Amino acid sequence: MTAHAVADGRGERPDPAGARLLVVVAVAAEAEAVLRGLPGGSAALPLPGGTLHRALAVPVDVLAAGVGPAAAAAAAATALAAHPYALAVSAGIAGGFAPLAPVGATVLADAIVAADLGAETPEGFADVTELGFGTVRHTPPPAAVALAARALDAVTGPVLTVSTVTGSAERAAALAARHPGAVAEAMEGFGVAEAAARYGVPALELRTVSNPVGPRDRAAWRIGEALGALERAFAALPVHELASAPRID
Ligand SMILES: O=C(O)c1cccc(C(=O)CC[C@H]2O[C@@H](n3cnc4c(=O)[nH]cnc43)[C@H](O)[C@@H]2O)c1
Repeated sequence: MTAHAVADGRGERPDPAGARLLVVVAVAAEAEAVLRGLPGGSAALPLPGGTLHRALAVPVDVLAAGVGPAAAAAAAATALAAHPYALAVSAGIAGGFAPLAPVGATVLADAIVAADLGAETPEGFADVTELGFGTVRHTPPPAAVALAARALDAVTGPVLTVSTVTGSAERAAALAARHPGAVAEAMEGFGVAEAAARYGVPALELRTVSNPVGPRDRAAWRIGEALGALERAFAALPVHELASAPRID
């Protein structure tokens, strides 16, 4: 199959340039949950260092990138270099900030924030923008967030990208104080958004909550529940509208 074509059982038909969603997850179990939520099966397309799963009935490609912002950015960039996309979506399970996002909740980022990219100073944490570098925030298209949040009955708010999973009440409180309204933390969103920005592609982050952000308690994880919610979220996501009207603000 050529890079920009879709098999539909009658041979190949052109894939309108850019009119697809790139969904970047961390691990295979998340990719499988997303694909279970989409109709029509998928075809595997090789990418450098990975495999893109192209849904056959809807305009969605799914890529398992690995854990963390660097893996997410690198993998997203390989897909964005190889295929045209209308929208990139960082998706998967996450920690939820209580009481806004309990276990099982679906959250959509209205800001994708690198929460631990910076330096410790005598006055406390300073993010890289305060040090004079780069950015720590990407803003998803508000109309796309609103459209998806309505369809999914999702909680919206900042979703934090961290390289170290929060494991204490103190750290959870510090993050919540620094990022008022934060609904979740995960480890890939900022990486996907950084890669997408370089290709002029807007980004969303869609997460389902597997655990509370706070003291480490593996017994409290509800990964199966969060993967089920992820599957239902992709079954309900208005992918055609999001793919064909990406700049709907
Ligand atoms: O060992 C632990 O205590 C621990 C706690 C939370 C998450 C992990 C992971 O290794 C999962 C990383 C994976 O899942 C996403 N995720 C899920 N929950 C969280 C969280 O509370 N904070 C950050 N990331 C989370 C993340 O996006 C990764 O893909 C281990």
